[in-house]
Amino acid sequence: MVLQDVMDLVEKGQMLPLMEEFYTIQGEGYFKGTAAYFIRVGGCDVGCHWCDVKESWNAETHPPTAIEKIINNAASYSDTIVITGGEPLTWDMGPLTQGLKAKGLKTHIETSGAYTLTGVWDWICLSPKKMKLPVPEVYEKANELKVIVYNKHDLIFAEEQAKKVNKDCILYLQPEWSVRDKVVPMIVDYVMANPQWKVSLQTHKYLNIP
Ligand SMILES: C[S@@+](CC[C@H](N)C(=O)[O-])C[C@H]1O[C@@H](n2cnc3c(N)ncnc32)[C@H](O)[C@@H]1O
Ligand SMILES: Nc1nc2[nH]cc(C(=O)O)c2c(=O)[nH]1
Ligand code: SF4
Ligand SMILES: [Mg+2]
Repeated sequence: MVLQDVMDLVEKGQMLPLMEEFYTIQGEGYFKGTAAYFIRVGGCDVGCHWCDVKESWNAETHPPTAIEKIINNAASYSDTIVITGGEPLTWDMGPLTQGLKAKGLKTHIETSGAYTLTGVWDWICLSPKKMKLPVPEVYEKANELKVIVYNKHDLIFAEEQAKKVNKDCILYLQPEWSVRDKVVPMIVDYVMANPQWKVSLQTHKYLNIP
């Protein structure tokens, strides 16, 4: 296929820069402990200094892949598909999620919410970032809010973000991995004093799985 055709298909969400796919246990948030197939789409320009998948950022290093191929493969592993990245909302998630839904699969997204919400979702995990705040429709539709805590100020940021989500949204504080020993005690005290929040850990990292 010529380059322009590939670019047009990516533009329409019919092809996506695919970084990796893996069947694992959802490590974080509401569905932690549950088997799911992960699709990691390349491309993100939010720029979190502690991001644990910086290799995802440059979309050009990940091969444009036809969504039919991604969908058929995912369906052979699990009935729950987590789309992550990179930032999945960099791209039009409509065609991919419609294809997954047509196969009867549950669609979950991990997103910063920084861009227009596209796609059909059974579950939206919003992890807002100070550098590029979420757009209003993601606050309205988020099922869980997962704020990463790197320092004390992130607890203030978490409360600001909690004011913007819908009333049913479940609230999580997740330690930034590299400073977990320092921030976990702070999160524990905070959740006991403010029990509307729950702790989320990156349990897959403790389990040594992807
Ligand atoms: C790599 S991001 C990809 C999806 C999307 N760009 C986002 O940030 O939500 C997946 C999840 O990992 C979280 N995360 C990334 N780096 C982390 C770290 N060093 N410690 C804890 N959580 C991290 C993000 O906040 C997000 O909830
Ligand atoms: N096991 C596992 N659970 C996860 N939950 C969110 C992840 C992500 O990177 O989006 C992730 C991940 O990378 N692995
Ligand atoms: S928004 Fe997500 S993928 Fe992008 S830099 Fe931040 S944590 Fe990494
Ligand atoms: Mg991860």
